[in-house]
Amino acid sequence: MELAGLSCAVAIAKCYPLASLSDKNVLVFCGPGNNGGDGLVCARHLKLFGYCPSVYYPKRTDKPLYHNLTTQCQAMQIPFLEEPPSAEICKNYSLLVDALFGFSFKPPMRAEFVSVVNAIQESKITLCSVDIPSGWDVESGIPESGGLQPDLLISLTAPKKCAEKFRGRFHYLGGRFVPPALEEKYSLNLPEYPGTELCVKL
Ligand SMILES: NC(=O)C1=CN([C@@H]2O[C@H](COP(=O)(O)OP(=O)(O)OC[C@H]3O[C@@H](n4cnc5c(N)ncnc54)[C@H](OP(=O)(O)O)[C@@H]3O)[C@@H](O)[C@H]2O)[C@@H](O)CC1
Repeated sequence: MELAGLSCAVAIAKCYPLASLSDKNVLVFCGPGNNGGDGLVCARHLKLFGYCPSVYYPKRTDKPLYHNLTTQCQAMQIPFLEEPPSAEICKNYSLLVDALFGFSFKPPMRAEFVSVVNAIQESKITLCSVDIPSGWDVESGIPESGGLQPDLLISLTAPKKCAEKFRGRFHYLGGRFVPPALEEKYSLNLPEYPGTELCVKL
């Protein structure tokens, strides 16, 4: 999770350098599973890179790992939003990071998250999605009713089938931790990471 979240922060910093943004404010939406955990790690590293992240983490997971990730963000003085951000509130940020759901999401989206995703969509603020745009099916991709359309997708470990439907500007692969034997076993055919890079542009 640490390397996955860090690679997301690195990809974001490559695509949206601080100097290119009107302000440093980034809002990270974190879901209840590991995708949300990646978001918490990403927020912490964005802060270390000089961005001003805030986190919206409405459904917190009661496990030590997630408590620790939350505590680490709080220790970095990253604010946590208490109320669901409306589209208007989202407009106070230069970038939104969608770490709500990843490959274990099963459509359709439950009611408690529908307004959150709608606010992201309505705000039209540049969106970065971690592993899978939230609401997309891991295999078939974007729902027929429409869905989030990130500008940056950071696939983790390996791009999932749904990434074929990605139409944004930047697609990165992160999560440089696959043992070569596993890569071979599943014919993952991953691209070469140059030097010590944590993510690679696809
Ligand atoms: N090799 C790896 O494993 C790696 C994994 N990595 C990361 O982990 C991510 C996968 O994490 P994950 O498996 O924890 O699940 P995730 O997608 O975060 O969501 C689960 C949560 O969503 C909920 N939920 C489901 N459907 C829902 C709905 N319709 N509406 C509302 N809620 C719904 C579900 O609730 P439940 O059904 O359990 O009640 C549960 O709480 C992966 O994409 C990548 O980011 C990387 O770090 C690299 C290595």
